[in-house]
Amino acid sequence: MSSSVRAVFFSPTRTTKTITETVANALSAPLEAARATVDLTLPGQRPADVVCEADDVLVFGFPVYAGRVPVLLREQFAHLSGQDTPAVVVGLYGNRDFDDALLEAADQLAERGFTVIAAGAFIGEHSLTARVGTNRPDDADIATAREFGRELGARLAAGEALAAPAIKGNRPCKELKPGPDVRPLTTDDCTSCGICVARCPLGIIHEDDPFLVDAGCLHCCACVKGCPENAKHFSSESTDMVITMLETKCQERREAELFW
Ligand SMILES: Cc1cc2nc3c(=O)[nH]c(=O)nc-3n(C[C@H](O)[C@H](O)[C@H](O)COP(=O)(O)O)c2cc1C
Repeated sequence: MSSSVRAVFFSPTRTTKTITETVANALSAPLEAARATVDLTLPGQRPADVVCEADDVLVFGFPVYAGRVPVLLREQFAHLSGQDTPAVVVGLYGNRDFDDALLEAADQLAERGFTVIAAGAFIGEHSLTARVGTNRPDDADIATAREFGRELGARLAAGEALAAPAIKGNRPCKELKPGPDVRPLTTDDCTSCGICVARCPLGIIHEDDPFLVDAGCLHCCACVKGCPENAKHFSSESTDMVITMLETKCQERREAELFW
């Protein structure tokens, strides 16, 4: 029996949270294991270290950014450690592609002492445009995630030796060039309610003046989607180009891909 199934995730607009917790909950049932959650999204909530024991199971969830693990999260791998702890990788992507992200996360977890037993690429509404992957994950995605977790839990409970999955992706991962310094813009509809300040994973929106945003923005859209007045948005040559590409080329519904 596992002592604990631990969902550890980064999820600015919460689609990753939904799927990661669904997988972890379903996985814990056949194991009759306790459930624990570590949400790495907000700076004030990130624990110094997440130490997993051999009889834990880690479900690690992240959004795919530019076909990779988000830069901010890559730094977090150093704070994770396992002892041959079984791990499941869960990547959420916005109906374009997940490219090398799942494999990258699996390799990083292996380096930190985890034995990756499975990986799943799921679809979430694209953070940059609600016209792509609209309202996903939906009921069908949740059912797939639940079945994925339940089956993994059943295999672990039966003591099956789980072979290393052949996860799609390239080694080395596709190279990322640093993008332009684009920050969210704020309209006069802003009431300075502070929601965007509280939701920013980098803590770069000024509390005393939410129009001011420091450098380093991930474009995660937690501020855009969380604003009750729709006062935050992105508008730049680069983001407009990406949004047009997504809305014209990424409309066809993609389905979850599971590797196990
Ligand atoms: C900066 C950035 C880059 C992204 N890159 C990709 C990508 O390469 N492929 C894709 O399909 N979706 C991409 N997305 C969409 C997210 O992966 C997707 O919206 C995800 O569901 C967000 O997870 P969250 O709700 O947990 O924040 C990107 C989103 C952002 C903000």
